[in-house]
Amino acid sequence: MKWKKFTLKTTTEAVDYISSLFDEIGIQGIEIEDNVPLTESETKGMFIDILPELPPDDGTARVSFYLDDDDDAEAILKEVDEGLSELRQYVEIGEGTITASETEDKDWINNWKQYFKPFTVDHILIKPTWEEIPEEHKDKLLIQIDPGTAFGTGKHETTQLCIRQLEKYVKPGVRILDLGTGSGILGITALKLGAGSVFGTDLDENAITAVHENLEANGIPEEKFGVVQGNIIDEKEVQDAAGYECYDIAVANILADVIIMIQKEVPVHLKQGGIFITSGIIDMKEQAVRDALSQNDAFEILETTRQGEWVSITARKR
Ligand SMILES: C[S@@+](CC[C@H](N)C(=O)[O-])C[C@H]1O[C@@H](n2cnc3c(N)ncnc32)[C@H](O)[C@@H]1O
Repeated sequence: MKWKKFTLKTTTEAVDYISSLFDEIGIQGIEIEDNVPLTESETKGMFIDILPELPPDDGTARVSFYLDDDDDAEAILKEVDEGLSELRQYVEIGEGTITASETEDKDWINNWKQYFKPFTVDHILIKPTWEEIPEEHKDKLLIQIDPGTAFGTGKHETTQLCIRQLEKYVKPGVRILDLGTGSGILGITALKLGAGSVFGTDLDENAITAVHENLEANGIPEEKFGVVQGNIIDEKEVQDAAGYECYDIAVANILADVIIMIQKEVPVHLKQGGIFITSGIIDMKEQAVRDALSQNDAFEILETTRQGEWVSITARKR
């Protein structure tokens, strides 16, 4: 299958904002190229033998996305254009030009794999299923992931923010609701941290296959992690399948606008005192999420954590 590749020339400063914008538009699978040198801790955490030689960082970046023949490229590009005009008011987006080229399916379905290497989040080692465990990390809590075409390698800041909150709140045997489960990485991490069971939902059908494959890769029995495709915000079937007032922790790493909607539904599924971990929130939308959670009598906000431009807010059901 032929894919059209669209490449936006922008600044490194704007990359997270653009990735959030593309998410909102429904563009999946973006590719980011820049010349920002890795930090010392990134270099230590990546376990790669040879670091690529990069030209000097000039502050520019390229963000690419792919559309196939079924996508309405004209309508999507119009939405991108409008989104970029709005973003310009908050952040320096640089040139903002988009160029189009054709590519083959295999380019983007598999190319990312060469950049996905084992890495650590605190005492947790996350590694692609196809890589060896680095000798020096054999003592770490191992999570093996192949996201396939679903979201969730663990590299994204928002996933790591959620993982750190799970480390804090998961106690032996707790029940977890994993909203926007993607590859299942958060639910699987919770199980490895001692949770008793997970129920996951996602709009993306690829998430169902990815979760099953990743459970197998991690030696976790399927009955520990139920997963359904659907939207808990407004589908009674999904709400019933999840069950009511039965979760100790709900985690939703989606998007600020979705968190604002989903937080109205989450309390009916949480036990009293249950914890709601949210992320996927770009900093310029933090206040809107905070306002929504504050206006919801069911919740009290416990803490806010940050990584780069991304935010996680954790609340408790009163
Ligand atoms: C940023 S990814 C997170 C994946 C994984 N949980 C992680 O932390 O890496 C967000 C996921 O939420 C899904 N999603 C978006 N809106 C949703 C909704 N209303 N209900 C369930 N899933 C949703 C997307 O399909 C995507 O898989």
